[in-house]
Amino acid sequence: MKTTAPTIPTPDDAALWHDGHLYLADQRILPQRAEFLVYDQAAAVADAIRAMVVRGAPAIGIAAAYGVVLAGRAAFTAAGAGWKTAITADLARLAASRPTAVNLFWALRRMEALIAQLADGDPTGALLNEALAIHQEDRDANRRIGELGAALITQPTDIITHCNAGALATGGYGTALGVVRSAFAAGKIGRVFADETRPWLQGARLTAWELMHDGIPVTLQADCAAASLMATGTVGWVIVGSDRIAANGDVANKIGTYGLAVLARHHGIKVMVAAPTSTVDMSIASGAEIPIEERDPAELLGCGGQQLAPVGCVARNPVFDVTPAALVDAIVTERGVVLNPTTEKMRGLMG
Ligand SMILES: CSC[C@@H](O)[C@@H](O)C(=O)COP(=O)(O)O
Repeated sequence: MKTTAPTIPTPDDAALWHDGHLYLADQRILPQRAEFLVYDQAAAVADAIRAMVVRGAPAIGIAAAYGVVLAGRAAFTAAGAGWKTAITADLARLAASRPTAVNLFWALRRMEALIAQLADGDPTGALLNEALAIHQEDRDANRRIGELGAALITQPTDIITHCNAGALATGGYGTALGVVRSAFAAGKIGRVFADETRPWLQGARLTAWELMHDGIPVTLQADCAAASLMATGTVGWVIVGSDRIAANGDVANKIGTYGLAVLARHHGIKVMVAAPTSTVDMSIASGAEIPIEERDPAELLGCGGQQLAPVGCVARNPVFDVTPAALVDAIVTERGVVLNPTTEKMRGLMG
């Protein structure tokens, strides 16, 4: 459903709760148009996550948490004291929306833990308080990640980022772009090179928009231009977010991150992964266990609704890859920094 939004979305408004409804900035049409879509049903929120109206691991989790609020309200309206049974189909729909970002399942588990504690009365208020807390905690985590990540950058440098790990992808401020924002404020960033991030173009459309909004110098480049830029020697760090970090420090992130990390190692450039601890999945030993989403090949075969490849061309469209921990110099979370990650160090971080 499309509606008049409470305000025009800014980068910090990927998701917001207003007047009993969930508003999502439609990331499929940014930056050409900044519009909210409004949601009052959990099934529609699940569809929005799948269709990438909202995307980015923490933002997906936050949207799902608000989706549970909508589900609880509808279940209580329909079934009264039987709402805990009535809500289960919506919980399953939300969980099935996208497979890779563990923040989705983390947020749903947190909402389900609350549901288990609630009595039979109207759950809407309690569920909303929990969703708002998840949202606010993510904003706070990103500020801390920004400070800790910026402190790792010892001298002014250019950086490369991939995909969009900014305010739009989170509760606000961003993870990788949170580090960029904090480091830029401290005078440590010369220029941000944003990979366009084929095929969905998160870098071209979203990262460029966010950084230009903040007045941070950004240059867009084709994904395949990263190697030649690295060879010039001006880039000190690759800074990215993550969708899931395994117990050994292997990192799933947007397709192309692995290649960037290989290139960075060749050129003596450091790789920083900025992510909240809600992205860490200690239940899996390594990145080999991370489910990698494959999306519709149509995303690759054309652009902007126009077919580019020959009709009938076969294409593969895995949208994430796994960077081995050995290629990661630092994982930056709100709880602290893990340098050269190993299982032991990740256990030390997560407790
Ligand atoms: C802070 S967001 C980190 C990741 O979720 C981000 O880098 C990414 O890969 C997003 O993928 P997307 O497919 O756009 O949801």
